[in-house]
Amino acid sequence: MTSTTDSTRALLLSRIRDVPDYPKQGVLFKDITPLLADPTAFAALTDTLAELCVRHGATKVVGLEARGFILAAPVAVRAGLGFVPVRKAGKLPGATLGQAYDLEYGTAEIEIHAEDLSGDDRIMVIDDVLATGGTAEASLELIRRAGAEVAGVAVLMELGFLPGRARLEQGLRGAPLEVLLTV
Ligand SMILES: O=P(O)(O)OC[C@H]1O[C@H](OP(=O)(O)OP(=O)(O)O)[C@H](O)[C@@H]1O
Ligand SMILES: Nc1ncnc2[nH]cnc12
Repeated sequence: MTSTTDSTRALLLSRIRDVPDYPKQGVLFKDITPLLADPTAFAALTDTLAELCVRHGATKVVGLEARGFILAAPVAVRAGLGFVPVRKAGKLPGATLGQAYDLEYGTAEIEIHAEDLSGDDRIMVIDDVLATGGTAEASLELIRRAGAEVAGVAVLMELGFLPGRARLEQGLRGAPLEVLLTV
């Protein structure tokens, strides 16, 4: 559990916009751009996530392209930790490790620079949304294949109507899943 206050949660929730049928019919898209445009809400979110990174003993923060970057980069700076990007396939110039996965509305492959993580690292993965859990699960696989330990996964929101938590549970191997909002 996080120490996020009810008022912080209410503020964050009030800045998430529901967009029905985007990007496909039947998907309820949770749009964080109103939250990002509100400096008070954005600071509350990054402060909360940074505190979780410190509490769980992370040595680096991994952000998941693309929305995860927007959150994870300021969190890493706030927590005094390095930032490591997990990118969609084909975007990183160095030697990469790759992992394919399924999304709520498609399939994708993500990659990491293997040299960005070491055996001494404990990694906190940060993203905006946990939906089916495919992206986060694939990132945990990459982190372990790169030789690092998983400190946890922290997301702004979990889509409670999808089985992301159950899917991720095995991949977490006991590491914490921190969810600020269940929507
Ligand atoms: O739990 P999952 O079903 O894997 O879905 C969650 C992921 O989906 C979204 O990213 P998306 O791939 O749409 O890319 P974006 O951040 O570039 O918009 C979101 O930002 C998460 O990374
Ligand atoms: N419903 C949704 N809203 C926002 N981001 C998502 N990523 C996967 N599913 C999503």
